[in-house]
Amino acid sequence: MKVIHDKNHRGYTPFEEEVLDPDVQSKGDSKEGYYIGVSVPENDPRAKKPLHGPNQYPSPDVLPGWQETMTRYHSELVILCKKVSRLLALALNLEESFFDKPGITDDAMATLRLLHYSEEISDVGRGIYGTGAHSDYGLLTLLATDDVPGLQICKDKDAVPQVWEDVPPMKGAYIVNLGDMLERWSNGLFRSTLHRVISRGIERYSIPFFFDPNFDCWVECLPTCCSEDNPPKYQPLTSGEHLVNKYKQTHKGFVSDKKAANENPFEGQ
Ligand SMILES: O=C(O)CCC(=O)C(=O)O
Ligand SMILES: [Fe+2]
Repeated sequence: MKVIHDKNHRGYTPFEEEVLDPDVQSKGDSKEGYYIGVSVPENDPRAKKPLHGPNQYPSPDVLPGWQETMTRYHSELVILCKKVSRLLALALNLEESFFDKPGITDDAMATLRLLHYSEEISDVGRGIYGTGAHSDYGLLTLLATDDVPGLQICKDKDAVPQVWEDVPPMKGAYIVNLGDMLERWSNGLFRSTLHRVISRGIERYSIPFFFDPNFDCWVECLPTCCSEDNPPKYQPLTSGEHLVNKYKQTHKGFVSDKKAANENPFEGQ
């Protein structure tokens, strides 16, 4: 297949290529997907960084206008996520533009993913999931779904046993999930949403949009979220480091070393 996911992690990922909860799942997620990120030309110095590069698109003869539609949708979602990030900043007693500042989301790793779930019925007892339990990695995710149920959230990640609640599809609305980096920035005041997909035997489509900070952005406890009585709970890390680690843990075909990926492309996956 010509648009199989490449060294920049753009393009098609086959069924079961991703395993979002590897400790629990007996096989990969019963979904296939297509990654579209920020388009970085090969001759741009940023293209040397993991996860940066041009997008892959099927030929316009096969899907006329698709690239234009996806590019436009991606740009509109960046604008919308920036608006939501201003509300998050205000809620954290920061200046409204905090997350918009240079170095934070001016070169955001904003990724659209088109997902298609098969008819395989999930079976928690046997470790079979549409999407294994996880929280998203970045600042926030806007999730559009069709009208097939399946998404579940767990409001208290630390509860034993965990309690899972259905999130019913709502026409015309996005589901907003907060990500791990916002949890770290806010010292746990905002929790990243633990979620999973339980498939009930009906095909399902969803489109998450992951709005993740610049690759080199340091994510460390905000001054407004810690005090002497409430010291930072998490080690600082960079956005890129967190994303690369997560992709390594969950994508069978992900190679973080681009040179190695060039020598050993993901043939046959
Ligand atoms: O398909 C869904 O509703 C959720 C997908 C998801 O959680 C993800 O891709 O991170
Ligand atoms: Fe997710």
